[in-house]
Amino acid sequence: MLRLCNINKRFALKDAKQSNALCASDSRVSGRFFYALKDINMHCQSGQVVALLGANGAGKTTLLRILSTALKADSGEIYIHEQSVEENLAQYRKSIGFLSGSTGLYARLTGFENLKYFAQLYGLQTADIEPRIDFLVKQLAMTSFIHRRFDDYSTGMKQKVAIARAVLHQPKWVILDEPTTGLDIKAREVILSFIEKLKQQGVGVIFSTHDLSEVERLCEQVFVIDQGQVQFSGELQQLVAQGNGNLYQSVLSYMEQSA
Ligand SMILES: Nc1ncnc2c1ncn2[C@@H]1O[C@H](COP(=O)(O)OP(=O)(O)OP(=O)(O)O)[C@@H](O)[C@H]1O
Repeated sequence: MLRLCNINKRFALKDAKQSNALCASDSRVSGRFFYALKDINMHCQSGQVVALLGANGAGKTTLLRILSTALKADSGEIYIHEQSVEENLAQYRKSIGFLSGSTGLYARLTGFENLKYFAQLYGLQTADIEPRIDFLVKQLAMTSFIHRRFDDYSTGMKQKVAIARAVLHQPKWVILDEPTTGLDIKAREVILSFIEKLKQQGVGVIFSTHDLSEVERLCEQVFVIDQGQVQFSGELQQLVAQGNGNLYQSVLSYMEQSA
């Protein structure tokens, strides 16, 4: 179980001008700060697929970055199996994989070389590296391009390699920030069925998306976040029932609560 308790995050605004400009449109601005996340509480069951929904700017990426430890919360705690992440940081980082918006992969290397480099960085045994990469190349349908240079790749190809990198070390939790945004239907299908395979292997997946069909297909648990606050947390079926069978209407109603 992954548990977030009272997570808060604020960003310092650059100057009074930025503060005044934002102040008019966003109630999250106070003084020289933008309060991006307020008292976030989440429970995620191991092995489940969890969706994070919310409007643009709701705070999803900020929350996923905190979960991945790329960003530090101002206050609050994350627990994995009731152990504080803060006190077991190295162990926690081994147990998670994170796909962020920027790939962080090397343009001049091939996809294969990138994966080999990161596998070494993650400390995989030399003998295990190529079989693991081969396995992921097949699962993510990358055979036709994996030995080409990364800077020649399409968006979908880059995203597949970035996802493979995030799971090279076989983490127990995978955190994916909008894994299918901007992808064609074929690449999207490969990634969605890869998430299903992760689930079959008992890997927990937490991902953000704007596509409710992905949520209906993959998720057990859903969090709707609006203006930095959790408006709904619970099972997908519960959310669907609240909209009388219409997930879209239900999510929309939670996104409008703080409008
Ligand atoms: N470093 C920062 N400094 C100031 N404000 C920030 C910073 N990072 C994020 N924000 C603000 O925090 C809010 C939440 O951003 P975040 O990227 O988490 O939203 P999101 O829900 O992922 O949106 P989207 O769906 O568009 O990706 C936004 O209003 C954003 O401008």
